[in-house]
Amino acid sequence: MDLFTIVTARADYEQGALVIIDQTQLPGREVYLALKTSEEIWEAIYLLKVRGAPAIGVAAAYGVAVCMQKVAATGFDDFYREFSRVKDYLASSRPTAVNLFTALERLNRALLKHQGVGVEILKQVLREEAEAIRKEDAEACRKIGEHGLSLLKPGMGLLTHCNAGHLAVSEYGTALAPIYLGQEQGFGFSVFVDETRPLLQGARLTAFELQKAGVNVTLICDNMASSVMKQGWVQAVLVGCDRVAANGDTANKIGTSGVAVLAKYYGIPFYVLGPTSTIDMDCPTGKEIKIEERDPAEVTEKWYDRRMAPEGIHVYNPAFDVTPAELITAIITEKGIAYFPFNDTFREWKKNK
Ligand SMILES: CSC[C@H]1O[C@H](OP(=O)(O)O)[C@H](O)[C@@H]1O
Repeated sequence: MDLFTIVTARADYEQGALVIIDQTQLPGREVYLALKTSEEIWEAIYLLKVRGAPAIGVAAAYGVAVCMQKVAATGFDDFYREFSRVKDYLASSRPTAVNLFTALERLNRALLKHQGVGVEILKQVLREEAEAIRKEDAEACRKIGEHGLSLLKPGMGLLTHCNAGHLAVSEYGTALAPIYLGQEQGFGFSVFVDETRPLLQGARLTAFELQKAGVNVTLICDNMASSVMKQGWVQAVLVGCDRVAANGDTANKIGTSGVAVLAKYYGIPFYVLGPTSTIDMDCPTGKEIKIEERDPAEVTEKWYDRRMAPEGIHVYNPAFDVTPAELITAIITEKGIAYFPFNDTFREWKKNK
């Protein structure tokens, strides 16, 4: 199957389901799931069956629209009551990626603008707004690829952490978008991929994506990034983002801030790529970003047929960390490239939404 024919999330209103590829089965099995209840959708987001900030937002928007098609409401008030219940429930699945909340809020605002219409129109409003969210994300990712590629040169060695590719968005990717565009234009990048413990999004998903796309890819353990940089094999680091604070502090997969420190030490540009929808102007700095903590079993026994740590060992398993703005060379979005200090550019971008 061609990489770009994989669909991360879509709404199938005929069968009343949010359809996703189950990313926990990749790379071995390409399995699609039809999720018909808000509980199934919540669990799919929490277990990272669908994941990546923009993909979570698109999946949640489609999920709410699908669930609300089945509601036998008599008027706006009880339709909106059920909508609010489903929206708030899905919002409780994961706390860090801002796109989950901005997508759900867009649906909320769309409904509130249509209080005087019938229930069938309200259902259509949700379908249309969810589709608009997906379409805007796909368009943003291509532009991110173009802006990102303008900073790269043919033959460069690149390093990336986690998965911010086609599987993390609706189409194409963010951090991987310039790599795909470069592949189309013969840039001949060589890409080092951090496996990204504990859930191995790099090994399982980014390596899978880049190999399928015919990119020269090398998988490394997270603790090898310094050695690879020291040998001069990396000329730029590209990573995604889950929430960017107003000052540019960026929450991304755990381990990202360590890569940024290494990049600074070795004098390698460190680029964050993502849609402006991931910039949260209500979050002044990284200190205000809520970092998801996950099940310790992901650290002690997720990938093994036996425990790799003593019973009862205390485990700290944050899913994200925050890279301080001063370690970031540039933040690349569909609206262009921002350099430190980021605040004014962000205000401009978010003003002309
Ligand atoms: C394009 S956003 C990708 C972003 O999301 C990942 O987190 P998770 O796999 O837990 O959803 C990771 O932080 C990626 O950089």
